[in-house]
Formats: sequence, structure tokens, C-alpha cells
Amino acid sequence: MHSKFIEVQGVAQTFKTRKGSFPALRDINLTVAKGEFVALIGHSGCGKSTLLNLIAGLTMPTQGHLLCANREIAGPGPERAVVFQNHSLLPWLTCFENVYLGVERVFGSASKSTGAASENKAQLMARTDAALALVGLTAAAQKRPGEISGGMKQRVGIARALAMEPKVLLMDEPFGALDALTRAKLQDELLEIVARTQSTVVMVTHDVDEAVLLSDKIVMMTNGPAATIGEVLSVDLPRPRSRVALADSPQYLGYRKAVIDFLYTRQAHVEKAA
Ligand SMILES: Nc1ncnc2c1ncn2[C@@H]1O[C@H](COP(=O)(O)OP(=O)(O)OP(=O)(O)O)[C@@H](O)[C@H]1O
Repeated sequence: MHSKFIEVQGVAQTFKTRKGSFPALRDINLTVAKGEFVALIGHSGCGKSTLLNLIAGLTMPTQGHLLCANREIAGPGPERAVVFQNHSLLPWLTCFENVYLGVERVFGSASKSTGAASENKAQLMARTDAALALVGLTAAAQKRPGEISGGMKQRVGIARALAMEPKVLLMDEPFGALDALTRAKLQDELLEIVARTQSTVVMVTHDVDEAVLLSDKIVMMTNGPAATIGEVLSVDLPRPRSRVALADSPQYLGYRKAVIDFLYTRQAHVEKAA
């Protein structure tokens, strides 16, 4: 099971639109091992989010199968938590309450349908506190989303996802809306958190450096329509990784160049048309 934790087998996704059917993805085959960090990279509109949504169970494929821990993905589930670019927090709740809501659903009385024993309020609050502490937000726990920065909001989104103790963390450009410095800080924090929690992560990104710094495997997608996986690059940089040490590492620069070559030489026509 370790080598094939998430399996995407012969997946295609066609959308029905007013102008007819639109083939977004074709012939997607991918495996993600337990504890692996996988980045999905490709030009805008190639289908990265479509693939992530399929793994999240938010949409169903037109063809093929998706499995998580040997079980068919038939819908969203707490074992696959999603972090979106726009953090999607409820603005009238505090950071604590936003995280607590997810914790309650997975471990509280609402979780009874899953057959797991439900936890009491003190246990749920302790889980929430621990998740906020993991992302360095203990001091902001009682603030509302409107009172904190963009980077802090993303951290709450990550805390909410991690608090559910998912088997897989699915991230759709989680740092896309942030300035470069905040983004770098959150990437470093994510590296530490993932090392500590041994999480399996699939992350959509446009950022070549982010992909190389964080990933074990970079899945490079061809341009749409009917996009597919063009190449998969294994990133064998030792961990823990430091962005400063890697900045002039020939190995790091080699991986970076391989992704840039793929995106801007072999899949360049979208850029010319843009
Ligand atoms: N529900 C839908 N109905 C019709 N077309 C869709 C739908 N969702 C996505 N598409 C189309 O499928 C293609 C892939 O979209 P997707 O959002 O997955 O791309 P992406 O690579 O994540 O893009 P970006 O990097 O810009 O976020 C696009 O052409 C998009 O217009």
C-alpha cells in the first residue's frame, strides 16, 4: 500500500458546456506514495485544479478510477482535506471557531455516522489549540479573519485542514495570493509541518521554485484541452531542505531548469498565444 497510496487510473474529465462538451483531462495515470509530497505544475487552464478536485472527490471522472488507500474515491472525505487559495474561512467566526468547526465535524458528535467514538468538548478544543499552535497562530486564536493578514488567513486554512488529521493534504495554490516574502515563510513552515506530521501532500502550483523546494515528485502537465501528464520529475534533494543552501546548489538548479524547459520550451505555445 505504501507505494500506491493515491492511485489515479486512466482518468479523463469532460465538462458539459453551453458550446458542447469540453475535454479537460485525458489519460491521467498517477500514483502518490504515503508521505510523498507531489506538486502539479502546468500552464494556466491545463487542468491542475480539475485533477485536484477529482482526488478530493468534489467531482467524479468521466472515465477511469481514483483510489485512496485502496478504496474508490466516491466523494469528499475527512481523510482528504483541501486547502484553497482563498482560504475559505467563515468571516463571522474567530480563527479558533473556524478550525473547531472542522474538528467537531470529524471527531465530535457529528462524526457518529463514521462509526468512530466521538470526543468531548475539551478534547476537541485541545485538538483545535494544537493545530493553531502548529501554524504559530495561538496568539491570534480569538481574532476574526477580517482582523488578520492574508498569510495568517492561509495559516488558519492549513490549521483547519491539519486538525482533521487527514491522510492526504490537497492544496490548490495555497500561497498564490501572498507576497513573495510571506510565501517563502509559509513554504518553510509547511516543509517543517509536513516533516513533523509525515503528511502526504498533493499541491497545485504555478511556481517552479516552490515545486522544487517542497516536492519529492513534480508532475508536469501538458497544455489543454485534453491535457495529460507530460513528464514526472523525481526531486531527490536531501531533507531537511533550506532555501538558502539550495539557492546555488547545482542539483537544485538542474531540477529548476528541467521544469522551466518543460514549461517554456516544450509547452510554450500557450505563452505565445497569451
Ligand atoms: N466546471 C467546468 N465546466 C466547464 N469547463 C471547466 C470546468 N472546470 C474547469 N473547466 C475548464 O477545464 C480546463 C482546466 O481548468 P482548471 O481550473 O483545472 O485549470 P488549472 O490548470 O487549474 O488553471 P489555473 O492554473 O488557471 O488555475 C479549463 O479550460 C477550464 O476552463
